[in-house]
Amino acid sequence: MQRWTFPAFAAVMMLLPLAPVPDFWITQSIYIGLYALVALGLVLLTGVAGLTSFGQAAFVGIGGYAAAYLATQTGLPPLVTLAVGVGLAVLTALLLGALTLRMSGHYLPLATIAWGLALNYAMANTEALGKYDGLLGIPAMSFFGVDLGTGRGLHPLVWAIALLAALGVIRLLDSRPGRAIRALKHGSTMAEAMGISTFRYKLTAFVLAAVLAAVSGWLFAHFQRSVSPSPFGINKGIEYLFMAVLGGVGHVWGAFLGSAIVRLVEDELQVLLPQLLGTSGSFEIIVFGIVLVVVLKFAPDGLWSFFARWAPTVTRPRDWADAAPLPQRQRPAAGERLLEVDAVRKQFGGLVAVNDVSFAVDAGQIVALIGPNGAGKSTTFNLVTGVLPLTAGAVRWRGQAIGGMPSRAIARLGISRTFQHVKMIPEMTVLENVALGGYGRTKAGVLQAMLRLDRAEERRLFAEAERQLARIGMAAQMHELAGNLALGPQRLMEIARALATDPALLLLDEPAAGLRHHEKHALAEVLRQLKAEGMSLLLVEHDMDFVMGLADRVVVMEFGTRLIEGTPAEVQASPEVRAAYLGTEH
Ligand SMILES: Nc1ncnc2c1ncn2[C@@H]1O[C@H](COP(=O)(O)OP(=O)(O)OP(=O)(O)O)[C@@H](O)[C@H]1O
Repeated sequence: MQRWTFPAFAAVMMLLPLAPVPDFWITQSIYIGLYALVALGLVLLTGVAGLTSFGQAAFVGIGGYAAAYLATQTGLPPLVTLAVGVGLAVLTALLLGALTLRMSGHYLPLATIAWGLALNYAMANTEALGKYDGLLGIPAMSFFGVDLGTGRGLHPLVWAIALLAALGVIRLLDSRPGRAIRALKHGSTMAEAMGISTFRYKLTAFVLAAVLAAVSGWLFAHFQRSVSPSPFGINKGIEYLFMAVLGGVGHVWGAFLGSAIVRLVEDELQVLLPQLLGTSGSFEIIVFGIVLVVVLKFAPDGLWSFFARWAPTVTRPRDWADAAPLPQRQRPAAGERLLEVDAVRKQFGGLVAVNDVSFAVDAGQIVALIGPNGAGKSTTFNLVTGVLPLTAGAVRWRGQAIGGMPSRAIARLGISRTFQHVKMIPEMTVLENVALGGYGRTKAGVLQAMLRLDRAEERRLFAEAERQLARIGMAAQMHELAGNLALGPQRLMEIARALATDPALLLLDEPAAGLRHHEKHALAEVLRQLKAEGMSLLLVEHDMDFVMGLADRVVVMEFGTRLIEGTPAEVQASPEVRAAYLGTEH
């Protein structure tokens, strides 16, 4: 968005109550702001992190009831009731998140329905909260003598909070923790291999969404001056999700657009439809149902995507030229035994994919793992990097047993990898994808990102990402979207990302697959250069010429077992290997 768009919009929303706008529209605008706060949480949680929640209305209820109960029963000031409401929402989100966020597929949305119903039921049946009647008589807020008891008084506060929240989310998404959250939607394997705790960031997104909902509830209670259970029920939870999806669940401004459309159209329909049909009822729900199906079919990215086309975008300025380098790990001494794979075994049910395989990698060596399709090479990679648990055997890294450690912990020890099937975030730029690799070498958290206190570190991180891209000859493509790259450059990008972790051992799964002849040459040169710098490499590769010209040692696998290990010359001379590759008897 252009520099002036946001401040101009913010100024209009702050000053709107001073304009001769009818009260009705001020009220509508307040509701849009309140809804947008909740929908914004869903953009982060559902659109960005890929976690669907139908239960956000319950968090709105927690904020609303905390404000109502404390204000009416104890007379505590609004800022204290806000702190309590948000605190309760955080605790509830942590508890529910810990219980449900490890669920995958449709279990998570089902769980959100379950706890959404349960929390709402609890609100409606608690004596102290007035049961179904709720709580009345919440005193009006006033700050520094300004009366916020009227719609016109409250409007600037609602919109200031909503717009600050939007700004916070925008900043978050363009930061170290934000990129980790953006990676969640694409599965956990790659993110974990970059040292990211995916569960922690799922929980972070969940808690942030709950906080936004609770703040909306607090404002709602002070606007209505009363609370009752119905606006916090599962219907409303579905409606919030509907707003986010309609507006564009992947866009911050989609939350605002969706909220505005739902609020304004709902109101019109509530009047119009009963008149047209000659009978009373909530017919707008049917219309919304149809609209949602049509939008999902024809504009799955939501209606904001039509506006986003015209909204100006900013590419990140290259402001990191003189940034200090990130800290580097001490290189292992040449010849040090780095990786020891000791009789590792992996069984998938009855299939023994890796059968007591042993080999080692010393510092400064390039070791290649070759073998026909299905020989167990990728599975061996997954055992070394902690993606799969070992059935038996041991993996040692510089003498330390690492079998059973989570892959993010193994990554942080200095083992980094690429994947046979490229794993990336297609909607992020090449540079951002590579910056994910530097996650473990940087520290900025959510709050620092929202307050933009992370910029110095970000510059260092991006300088490192560009350096690694330049190393593999891809600096010119750094601002392209990763998803737009051809397969070859995507593979190279993965190597740059793995290098950005500052590894001591690099595991490359078929790095030359999909590369053109001259690209393979260039890649081999890069790998030789890395070796000359003291890097150790373990690679799976099908291209024999590529391997033989590069590797110090070759391990040949067949049907899950190690067939032979030796120098490229020894392996090439082996009749067993020829038999395995050519399919002749041996
Ligand atoms: N998650 C899994 N569940 C069940 N079987 C699996 C799983 N992953 C791999 N396998 C099986 O284990 C065997 C080894 O597979 P793996 O992918 O490790 O072989 P590979 O040598 O890397 O082959 P390719 O070069 O074709 O990738 C295959 O028979 C494969 O079908």
